[in-house]
Amino acid sequence: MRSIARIMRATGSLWPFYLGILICSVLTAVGSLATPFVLKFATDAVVAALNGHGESTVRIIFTFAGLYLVMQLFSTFISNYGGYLGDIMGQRMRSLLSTRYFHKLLSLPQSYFDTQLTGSVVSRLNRSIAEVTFFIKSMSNNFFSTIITTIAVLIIMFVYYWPLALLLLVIYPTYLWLTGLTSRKWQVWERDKNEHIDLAGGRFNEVISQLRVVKSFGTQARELAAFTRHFTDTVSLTKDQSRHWHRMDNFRRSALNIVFFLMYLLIFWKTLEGDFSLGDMVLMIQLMAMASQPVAMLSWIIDSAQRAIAGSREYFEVMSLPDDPRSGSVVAPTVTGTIDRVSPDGREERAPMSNSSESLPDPVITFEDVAFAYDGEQAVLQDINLAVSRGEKVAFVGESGGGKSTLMSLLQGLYIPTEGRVTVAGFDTSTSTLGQMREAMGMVFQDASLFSGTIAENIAYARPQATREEIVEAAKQANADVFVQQFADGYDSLIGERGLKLSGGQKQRIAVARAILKDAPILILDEATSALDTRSERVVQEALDRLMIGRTSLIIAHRLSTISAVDRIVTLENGRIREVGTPSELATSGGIYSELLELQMSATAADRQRLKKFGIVG
Ligand SMILES: Nc1ncnc2c1ncn2[C@@H]1O[C@H](COP(=O)(O)OP(=O)(O)OP(=O)(O)O)[C@@H](O)[C@H]1O
Repeated sequence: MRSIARIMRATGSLWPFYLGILICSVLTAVGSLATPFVLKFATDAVVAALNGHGESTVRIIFTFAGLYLVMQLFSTFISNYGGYLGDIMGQRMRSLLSTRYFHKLLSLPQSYFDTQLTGSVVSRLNRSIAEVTFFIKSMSNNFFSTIITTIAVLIIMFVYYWPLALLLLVIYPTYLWLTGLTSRKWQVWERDKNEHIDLAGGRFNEVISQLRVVKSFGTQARELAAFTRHFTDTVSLTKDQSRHWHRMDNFRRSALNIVFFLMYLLIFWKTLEGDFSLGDMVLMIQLMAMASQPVAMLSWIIDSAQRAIAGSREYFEVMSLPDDPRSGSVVAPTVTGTIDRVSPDGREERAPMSNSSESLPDPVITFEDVAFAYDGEQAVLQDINLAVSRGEKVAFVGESGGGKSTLMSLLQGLYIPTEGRVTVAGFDTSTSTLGQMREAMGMVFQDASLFSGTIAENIAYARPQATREEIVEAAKQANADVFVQQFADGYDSLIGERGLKLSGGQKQRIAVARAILKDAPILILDEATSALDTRSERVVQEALDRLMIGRTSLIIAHRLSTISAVDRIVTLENGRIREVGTPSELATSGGIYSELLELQMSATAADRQRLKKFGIVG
C-alpha cells in the first residue's frame, strides 16, 4: 500500500478532489446508515399500531416512507456528486501521471532505449497508469463510503449488543489475512503475465510499424505465432493464478459464512428472548447486510489494489531512473498541464543561440582523446582526436561497424564519452544542456525520420512558428517544392506514419527542407544511399549541396563524388582514426581512400563487394 500512498503524495495537487470525495463519502455513509434506523422505527411503530397502541397507521406509513425516501434521495445525490468528483479526479490523475511518464522518458539517457522495446514502454505506461487510476477512482467512488459505513456499523452493533461487533471484528482481519496470504503468490503470476504482455506489445508495435518488411519476408505467420504464444502463456498463467485465488476464496468465504451464521443466530435468539424489539431485529439484519458488503467487495478491492500496487511499482521504477543530467531543456509539465521551459538547476532556459556561423568558436567541434563503449567495456571508439574548423566540410569513411554513426551520436550528445571530451559550438557534450547545443545543429539522416502530419508541419518541425512563405522557400531550396505542389493538398497533404506516403527521395528532400529551415550553423549528414534512384539522388544531392553552403558539415559519406568534394577526409578503422587529410593528400597515401578509388576503377565482383563494406555506392 506504500506505493499507493506514494501515488497520492505524487498527485498531492489533487487534494481539493480528495477532500471533496471524502466529504461526499462521509455524507453518503450517513445517508445509508440512517435508512436502517428509519426502518427500525417504522417497524416498531407499525407493530405498536397493530397492537392498538400509538398513532394512526396511515400517518405512520407516510411519515416513515417519506423519511426513507428523503434519506435515499440524499444518499443518491451525494454519492453521484462524489462519483462525478471521482471521475474528474481519476482523469486528472491519469493525465498527470501519463505526462510525467512521457516527460521522464524524454529526459532519460539514450542508453535506456537501447535495451527497451518501444512497444513495451508504451504498454507498461498504459497498464500501470490505468490500473493505478482505476483503483483510486474505485476507491473514491465506492470503497471510501463503504469503509466509513463499516466502522459506523461496528460502533452501532457494539452499542446494541457487543458480541455481534466482536464477531465482525474477528472476521474482518481474518479475511484480510487470508486474502493477503493468497495475494503474494498472485502477484508473482501477475508479474509474469505482464512480462509476456509487454513483450508481445513491444513486438506488436515493431511489426506494425515495419509491416512492409514483415510482408516482404513473408513472416506474418511466424510473427503471429510468437504473439499468440505470449498470450497463450498468459492464459495458462491465469489458470494457475485464478485456481489458486478461487480455491483460497472458498476458505475465506466459508469462514465468513460461519461467522454470519453465528450472528444471525444471536440476533434471532435475542429477539425471541425479548431483548430486541422487532425494529431492533430489522435494524441489526440491515446493518449486517451493510457489514457484509465490504467483505464481499474485499476480493475485488484487493484484486484491484494488487494490480494498482504492481502498476505503481512499475511506474515508480521508471520514474526513479536517473535523468540524463543534460536533458534540462526538455519541457517539464506542471500540474495544471501548462509547460515550463527549465534547465536542470531550475533556471529559465537561455534564449536560443544565434544561428550565424560567425557566432561559433573556432574550432567548432573537437574530439579530445575520446574513447567510447556502449556497454562500458568493449570499446567502439578509441583515441579519437579531431578538430573541425568553422565552415569546414569533413567526410567520415570507414568499414561498416567502424564507428562512424557512433561518432555522430557522441557529437549530438546522445551518449557521453567513456574517456576524453567532445565539444560542439563551445559546449562540452558531457556537461552542457543538450537543448542549447542542439540548437546549433541540423541533421539529415538516411532514414528521413518524418512524423505523421502534414508536409508543412514536418518541414517546420524545428521551427513551428515559421511562416508559410519560409516553409515554401526552404522546400524550394531542397528541391521539394515541385513535387509538393503536385499533391492535391500541397503543403497540407498528410504523409502518414513516418512519411509512409512519400517516396524515399521525397522524404529525403523534406528532411533537407527541415534542416534548411532550422538554419543551424553545424550540419550532420548521413548521406542517403541506394534507397534513391539516380534522378532522385541527383536532386537530393543538389539540395544537400545547397544546404551545406556556409555550414560546418560532418558527413558520413556513401558516395565517392561527395568524398572528393569535401575539405578533409577522416578514415576510421576498428574504432580508431587511421588518416586525416584532404582528398588529394589521401588519394595517394595508400590508405582507405586511395583503396576506395582503386576499387571503384575495378570491375571485379570481389572489389565491388569490398566497396560495399565501406557503405560506398559509387
Ligand atoms: N546502441 C548500440 N548499442 C550497442 N552497440 C552498438 C550500438 N550501436 C552501434 N553499436 C556497435 O558499435 C559499433 C560501431 O557501430 P556504428 O553504427 O557506429 O558503425 P558505422 O561505422 O556507422 O557502421 P555503418 O556504416 O554500417 O552504419 C558496431 O560494432 C555496432 O555493433
